[in-house]
Amino acid sequence: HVFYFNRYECHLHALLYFQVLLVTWAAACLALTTFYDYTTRDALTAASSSAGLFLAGAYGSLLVYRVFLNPLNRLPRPWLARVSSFYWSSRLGKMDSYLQLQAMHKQYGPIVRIGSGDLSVIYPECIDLAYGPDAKAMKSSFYDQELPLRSMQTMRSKAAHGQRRKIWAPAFSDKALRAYETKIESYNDKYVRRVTESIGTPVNASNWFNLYSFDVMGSLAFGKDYHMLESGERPPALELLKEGLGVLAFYIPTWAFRLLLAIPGLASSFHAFVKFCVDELDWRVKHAAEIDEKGGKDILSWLLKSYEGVEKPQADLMLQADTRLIIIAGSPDSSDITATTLSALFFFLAQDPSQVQTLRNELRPLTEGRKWSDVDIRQAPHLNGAINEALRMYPPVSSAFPRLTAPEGMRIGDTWIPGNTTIRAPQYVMGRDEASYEDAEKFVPERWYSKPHMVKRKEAFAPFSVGPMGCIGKNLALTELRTLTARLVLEFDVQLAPGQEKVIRMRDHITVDAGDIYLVFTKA
Ligand code: HEM
Repeated sequence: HVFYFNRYECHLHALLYFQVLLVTWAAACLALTTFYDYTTRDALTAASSSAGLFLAGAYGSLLVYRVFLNPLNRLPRPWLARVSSFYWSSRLGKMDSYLQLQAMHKQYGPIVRIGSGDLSVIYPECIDLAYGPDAKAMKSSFYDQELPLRSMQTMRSKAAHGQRRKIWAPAFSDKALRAYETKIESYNDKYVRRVTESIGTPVNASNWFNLYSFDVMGSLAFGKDYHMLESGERPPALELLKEGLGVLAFYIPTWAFRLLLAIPGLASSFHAFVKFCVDELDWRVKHAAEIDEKGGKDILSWLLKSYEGVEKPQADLMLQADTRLIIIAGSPDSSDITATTLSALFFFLAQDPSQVQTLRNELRPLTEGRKWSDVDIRQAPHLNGAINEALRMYPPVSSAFPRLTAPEGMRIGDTWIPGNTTIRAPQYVMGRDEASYEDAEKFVPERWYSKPHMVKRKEAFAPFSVGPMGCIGKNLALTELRTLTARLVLEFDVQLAPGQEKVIRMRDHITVDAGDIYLVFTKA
């Protein structure tokens, strides 16, 4: 433990360690019976007690280190958090990591230890120190969960990530976004049609936002229409994945997660999803000529440019993983990322008709009597303020992606954080912290333009993360959010359906889903 496990990252080899132990134990039994005349029973007892003593030694050393010697012990924490990171997982039975973090910060202060080597930090300066352009911290072992599958987002090396990001960048340039907007508009039309069909009756608006965001992403990623908004159904692989993703809600250590993935049958839904993405990529590559002929570039057409001359780009593991990343980033299966924000925003608007009226008054002069697009409403302050409020109060990445402090450690405020510590800056807790926002529990879009005193620490707001590994799809997501919101508030009034709770109970599985939100739309 002292010379190996406590020094190196070992999370990739848990299965191997287990196998080596098992093989050594079996070999010892065999050797004792073959060469030393042990009876089978005595050999089993001797080998098992040696293995037991070895494990007791290794785990005993680990326990002594964690309970008495770990420099993190001086930081505020529940006692059990110093013993194991499973302590944190054990609190997450309700898939509410964001609420558990909030409760712990309330009890222990702005820095709290949530596992043997894990901290949660809500000081606003942590955003720049851990995620910003000059951050020395790197992505933690969390990003190795799916190895050997590695997408741009899970690349831990800054240099390798930077290179891959250069390949992605043109797909999110202004020029590319303008082309995508035509496709987004057609799905905005479909959403408005669905609302029109059910005017005056309660609808599961969050489910529709999910279907909408996947339809958009399918079209932008593969140039393919999944017709989910029309059919109301997701492809079976996505349904399966939704079930399989439950395990992410427990934030179990990477070594344990990888062990679970290795158990045949347990990760079948994950593998079905991987296959779905590979099949879709294969389809996309085979239909490239046809899609190009129809015009209107999609995200993959940009990524595929760097594979020109490669015979079977779909066989590249990294392209397969990147394809999955696009689907996950915009789809209803795991993340509901854009959909969560739309759901939260309309949940707030439905409780306050004056908000809808303010938005309408702002948007009418910008849109009336002409064919408008995102560029016409991009600067609308109340619209942007309302979207920011939805992102602040129900951030789609609520508990934050973890980072590992550099070996030399990091100072946050007055607190010294040792090297190789995993830290996270949870947006949900930070978004509701009175130290950063006045009336933090209130939905006040004006705080982002006419009442700046209500944002005390602007740097606390980072729903898309920041720096070179921050969200590359931010502008695309904002285009979707602004244009669909504008279409809906210009045409409809909205209120909560009878019986709809006045709180969103998000389920947090790294990204969150907002659950069902029933709304009633009426003609404006
Ligand atoms: C409201 C909507 C969205 C939010 C709040 C959001 C948030 C985030 C966050 C916090 C990260 C950083 C992840 C990390 O540190 O590991 C991220 C990365 C990323 N997002 Fe988004 N995202 C949104 C929408 C989208 C959309 C629509 C796309 C389109 C494909 C997208 C594509 C990506 C990609 C590719 C990355 C990885 C970037 C990299 O590793 O360089 N996101 N997003």
